[in-house]
Amino acid sequence: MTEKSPIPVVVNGALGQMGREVIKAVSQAEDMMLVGAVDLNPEYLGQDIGEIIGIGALEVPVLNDLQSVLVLATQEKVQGVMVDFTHPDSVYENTRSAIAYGVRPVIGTTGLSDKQLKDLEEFAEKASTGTLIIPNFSIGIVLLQQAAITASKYFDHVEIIELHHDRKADAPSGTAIKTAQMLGEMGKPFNPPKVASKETMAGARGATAEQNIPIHSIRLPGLIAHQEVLFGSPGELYTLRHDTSDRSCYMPGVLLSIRKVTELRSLVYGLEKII
Ligand SMILES: NC(=O)C1=CN([C@@H]2O[C@H](COP(=O)(O)OP(=O)(O)OC[C@H]3O[C@@H](n4cnc5c(N)ncnc54)[C@H](OP(=O)(O)O)[C@@H]3O)[C@@H](O)[C@H]2O)C=CC1
Ligand SMILES: O=C(O)C1=N[C@H](C(=O)O)C[C@H](O)C1
Repeated sequence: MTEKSPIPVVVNGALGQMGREVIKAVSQAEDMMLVGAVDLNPEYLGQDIGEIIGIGALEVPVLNDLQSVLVLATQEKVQGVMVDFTHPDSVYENTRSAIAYGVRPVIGTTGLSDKQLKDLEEFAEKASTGTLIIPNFSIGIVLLQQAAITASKYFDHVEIIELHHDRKADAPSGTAIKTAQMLGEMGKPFNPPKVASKETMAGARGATAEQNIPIHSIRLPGLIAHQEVLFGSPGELYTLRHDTSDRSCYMPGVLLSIRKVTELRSLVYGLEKII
């Protein structure tokens, strides 16, 4: 029996909170091979990513030029994968670059606009390159979203509260946007008004997503990532809540995505579509 070659993986944003976890997880996965670590911090340029994060040498230096690292990922027997946990301002271009080089993107970075998502979908389709855009890699969020879809059949009133650490660059969270989109796909308008009301301070009622669903964003030190979906009807409140206590919770979803993206030929948006 011939052994399958490991999947070459590039991690973009390798020095970040998520990037570091992904480096650990990928370097421990027997069917994967870390071939590149990209980040912008000049302090660590050229240093071994394994040594920087305290897991021992991996013989992979931190580089700041994504394009040249993507080329490395095309030199192996098997098509490479780029995992991106960078910043909302760069994720669109990073994803396009990976597709252009024939490296399959697994995107965790949030903040892509609807238009950018659509452009990437078309670009991936034309290039026949499997691409995964996953606003949340945790199994708990997939389960919460499924429970919310079930509840939305019976409740007409719903609001979303998302709570994150104060270093988060985008609001609302990608998870809250996706959750609202999934509820919106039920095709019914939520929250029919009971009285005429106005905001005496702009933003008091949050942002308005699909089908009139409000999203409220909290940013505080001490938080990691949390989401509540509250359903109300006369005399009862049904609350769904997910809490993250450690970023390792995302790693089973990240590894699954790296494996699954190699089987795809187009863009898929959301972990629920591949588990
Ligand atoms: N899908 C999911 O399940 C999850 C998604 N996320 C998302 O992932 C993203 C990253 O989160 P997190 O790890 O906490 O953020 P961090 O700020 O901790 O890490 C981001 C890293 O990327 C670097 N970086 C920024 N721009 C670039 C670029 N153009 N090229 C290469 N590296 C770059 C940053 O460098 P520097 O600091 O020098 O700017 C930093 O080291 C966010 O959008 C977040 O919302 C987070 C958790 C889970
Ligand atoms: O920035 C974070 O931390 C997270 N971002 C993602 C999002 O915007 O939904 C996923 C998770 O909430 C953690």
